[in-house]
Amino acid sequence: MSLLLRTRQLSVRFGGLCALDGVELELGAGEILGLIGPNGAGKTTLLNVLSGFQRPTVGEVELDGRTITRWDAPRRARAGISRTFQDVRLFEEMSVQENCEVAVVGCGGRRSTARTQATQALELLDLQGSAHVLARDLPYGLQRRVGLARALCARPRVLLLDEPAAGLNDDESAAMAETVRAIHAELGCGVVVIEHDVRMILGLSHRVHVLDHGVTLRVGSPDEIRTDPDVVTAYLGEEVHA
Ligand SMILES: Nc1ncnc2c1ncn2[C@@H]1O[C@H](COP(=O)(O)OP(=O)(O)OP(=O)(O)O)[C@@H](O)[C@H]1O
Repeated sequence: MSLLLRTRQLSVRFGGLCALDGVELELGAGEILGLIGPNGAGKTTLLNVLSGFQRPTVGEVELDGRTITRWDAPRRARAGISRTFQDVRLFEEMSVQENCEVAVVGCGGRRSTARTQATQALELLDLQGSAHVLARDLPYGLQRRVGLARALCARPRVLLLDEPAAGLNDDESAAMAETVRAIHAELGCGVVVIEHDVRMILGLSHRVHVLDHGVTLRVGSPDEIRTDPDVVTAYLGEEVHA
């Protein structure tokens, strides 16, 4: 497995609070990496550092072996790192299509390219029928799909997903897992996905990275993670069966 993205001894402090402490995350090319842990473990902070929304206090981020720690978010997006947000953050007064085109233009793409890539992303997520609907008029489940479509428009090499199934019901969560699989198959990108739905994340991921209180508790295959005594104690509560 060739390494696509990695962190070295990453720490983030907010005043006296250590949100991340010496975290070494590795994402292989074409890998789906699950990122799990209890509330406040540092998962979103880590995604923020990877996407350039948060500067680390200490440590480095590397893409293809190149240090990108000081690159801002737009530069990382141009280099192929795309993300979604836990709270979606669409432009509510824009149509679904426009929300997607903005992502490409914002990365320096031409309008014609933006139109083509937005249309393709909407097709991939089965959202063509909603292309001209204003984002604010969509039900919540579809808004989450648009957030994902927007992240795909720039054809990322690294896709960072912050709780894509948050607030979805069981059927919608299962559909979201299928969608992430389909995106991965289509684009072949590396994916880091934060998710509290343990069954979903263990079924979806090739490997799982477990954070607890800002430190790495364990990294392993889904089978190793679901039965690991420390992970069960800190997070799962009980062994999770496939
Ligand atoms: N901008 C900030 N300023 C101060 N403290 C912060 C900031 N962002 C996060 N924190 C704190 O850092 C810790 C890690 O937060 P983070 O949101 O990364 O956890 P998380 O694992 O994503 O949690 P959750 O599962 O609840 O989303 C928490 O104690 C949080 O309150």
